[in-house]
Formats: sequence, C-alpha cells, structure tokens
Amino acid sequence: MTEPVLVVAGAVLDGHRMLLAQRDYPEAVAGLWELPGGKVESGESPDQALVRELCEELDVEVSVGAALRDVVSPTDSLTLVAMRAEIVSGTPRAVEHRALRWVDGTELAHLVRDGALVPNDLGWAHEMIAELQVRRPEPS
Ligand SMILES: Nc1nc2c([nH]c(=O)n2[C@H]2C[C@H](O)[C@@H](COP(=O)(O)OP(=O)(O)OP(=O)(O)O)O2)c(=O)[nH]1
Repeated sequence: MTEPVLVVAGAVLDGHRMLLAQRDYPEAVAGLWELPGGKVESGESPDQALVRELCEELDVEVSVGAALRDVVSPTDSLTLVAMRAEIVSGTPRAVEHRALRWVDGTELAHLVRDGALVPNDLGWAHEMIAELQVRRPEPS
C-alpha cells in the first residue's frame, strides 16, 4: 500500500491576525482561501517542509511553532497537518497564490460563514478563530 501524501500548512501569525492565501487552481477550489503550504518531500521533516514551502510560496523565512490540534485526513491518500509559524524575515507576497490577506478572528469567522475557505481547513479555522479572539488587543 502506498503511504498517504503528507501536506503541511502554516498558520502564520502576527499578533491577533493570521495569513490566508487564495488558491488559483484547481478549478474546484480556485478563489477559496487556505493556509499556505504544500507536500512534505522525501527526507524532509514537516517543519523543514513548511519552511521550504513558505519560502517558495510567500518569499519569507519563518520559524515553526506548535501544530494545530486536528490532523485532517480527507481521503486515505491525503493527510494534512497545520503548524503555527511566525515570519522572521521578509514581507509575504503571493508567488503562487492569487492573493494574500491577514485576517483577525472575526474576519476568519465571516469567511467560514460565507463558504470562502477550502473545506479541508474548516477544522483548523474553528481552532484559529478561538485563538485569534483571545489574542485580540483590548480596546483602548
Ligand atoms: N497548501 C495547502 N494545501 C491544502 C490545504 N488544505 C487542503 O486540503 N490542501 C490540499 C490541496 C492539495 O491537494 C494538497 C497540497 O497541494 P499544494 O498545491 O498546496 O501542494 P504543493 O505546492 O506541494 O504541490 P504542487 O502544486 O507542487 O503539486 O493539499 C491547505 O490549507 N493548504
């Protein structure tokens, strides 16, 4: 039996906001928002793969933190893990995506409500909405 493909995605955080990337392909998910990332290659750890993917896709260097709670297995052949990350150098730009945007917990909740997130990321979205709301600064 072939091993499932492991995909690692980054919950890139800056204070109370998280970075989302808008897919450009395939057609079924084009225009929907996801956590940037990609497939772990042979010989790589998930952390190494995430650093490489975010360099390729966003042109930034990141440090990788803790994984999100849910591991998503939409099919027998695909496993998705998401890890928190912070940018240590560079300003993200959409190298392979249609667009990028930073969202706070409320904006992320609205994207979920509107069906604008890739379906496989919904489990992570609920975890991140709660986390981003806690990180939100008190109104002054
Ligand atoms: N990157 C990423 N992929 C996701 C997410 N959710 C989700 O179901 N996927 C799926 C879509 C694809 O089947 C697979 C990863 O595709 P990808 O196109 O990002 O990966 P990649 O850069 O390594 O691949 P490729 O385009 O070079 O073939 O995981 C997510 O949040 N981020």
